Amino acid sequence: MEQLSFLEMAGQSRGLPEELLEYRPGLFSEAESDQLLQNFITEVPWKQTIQKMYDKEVTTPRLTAWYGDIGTDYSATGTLSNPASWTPELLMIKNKVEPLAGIQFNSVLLNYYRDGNDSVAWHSDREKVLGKHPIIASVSLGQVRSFDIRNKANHHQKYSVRLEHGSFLLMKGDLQEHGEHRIAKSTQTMKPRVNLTFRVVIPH
Ligand SMILES: O=C(O)CCC(=O)C(=O)O
Ligand SMILES: [Fe+2]
Repeated sequence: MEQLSFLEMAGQSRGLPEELLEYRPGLFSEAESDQLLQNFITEVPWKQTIQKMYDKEVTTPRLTAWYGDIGTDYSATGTLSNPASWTPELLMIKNKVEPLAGIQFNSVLLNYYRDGNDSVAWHSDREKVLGKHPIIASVSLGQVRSFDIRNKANHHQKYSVRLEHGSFLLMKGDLQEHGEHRIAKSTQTMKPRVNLTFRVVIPH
């Protein structure tokens, strides 16, 4: 049934499948968003990590950082470790997105796309520690980038959402099970962008 809903929605509508994605521009004002962006760019201890892709080791084409409750960082392969502690800015954003998501988050992954060369490849956020149908709240600051979504089983069923400065996007339902998403590289000049994805990490 759930898989059908993805297929049906994708086939019928050129808009966003509401069961899977909710987009809300202007969650933060322009001034507030500018301030948050500057704060994160300068204050966050950004790292560039090495990822295993098939047999190759590749450097992640963006910078990342984890914050949250004890034991909720699952970026190190196989184990949950301790992320950095919540900052006042992150707690303020967390408090604002939780009522919209209808749940409380215990972790946030920050991504820093420095320019058009930075990206995240097609993937779904389906780690075991996120549970079967994770609810992920995404806040975007800075450069508008195109967030592409496609059906894993049929790559022609594809959507794009422009994630604006200060916007909110909720990913839910079976999106991670049957869909995948990316931020593609761009040959156009791109200013910096910071994205925050709030997650619920369930320790096993
Ligand atoms: O930058 C974005 O908007 C998406 C990031 C993402 O997909 C992720 O962190 O899993
Ligand atoms: Fe993702």
